Amino acid sequence: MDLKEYPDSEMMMMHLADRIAGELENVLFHNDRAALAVPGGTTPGPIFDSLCGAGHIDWSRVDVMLTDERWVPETSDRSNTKLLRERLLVEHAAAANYVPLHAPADAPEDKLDQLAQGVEACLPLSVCLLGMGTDMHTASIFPGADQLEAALNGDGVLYAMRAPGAPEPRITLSARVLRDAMNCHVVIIGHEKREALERARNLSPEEAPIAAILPGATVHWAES
Ligand SMILES: O=C1O[C@H](COP(=O)(O)O)[C@@H](O)[C@H](O)[C@H]1O
Repeated sequence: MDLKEYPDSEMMMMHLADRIAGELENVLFHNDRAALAVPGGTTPGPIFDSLCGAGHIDWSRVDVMLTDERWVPETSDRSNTKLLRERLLVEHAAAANYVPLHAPADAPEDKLDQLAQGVEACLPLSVCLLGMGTDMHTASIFPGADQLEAALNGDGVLYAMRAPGAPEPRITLSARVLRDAMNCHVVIIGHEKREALERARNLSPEEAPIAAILPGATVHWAES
């Protein structure tokens, strides 16, 4: 694991947006298309605000998807898709191809195959940005989840997930897809998450799902 520490989160967010933009540009220099996966939740908004204005990227050749989604309507404040649409898929990045991880249906299982086909067509990910919860989940791969074993070790690209720590059903990219990304970053803020990260380094992926990703990832941390 590569760990980068920053004086504050503002600096970290700007650095990460620049780094992701550079990695996308590099992939687009050598390939027709690039694929970017990003988390939802409370952390990545400022990265999106900066990245969406990167006019030097040919966004029309970029596929953008979430790492995971909560199975709620897109109008819900808990919808990661809502966050993505409002803060990343705007300005220059509005030209990107959005690859959905949600569609109107009662349960994620109803749309799993259809959504997985869209994801599969974009793999491998060129850049994967991940968040982490204090319970050491990443994407929506939660400790104690019903599909934990499959999401960690299965061949699939997408799994439906229910977990004690998650108030609604989820859908998540698998550990295989996250690990296969050409560039993988984890962004965390604060002491609680830093302590969780240190604990995860000595735990199994079943106990701490983030541990499945850490060996190939760069972790970016700021205290506040
Ligand atoms: O529920 C989720 O949680 C994680 C961490 O979120 P944060 O609010 O603590 O930053 C996030 O990475 C994931 O995409 C999201 O669905």
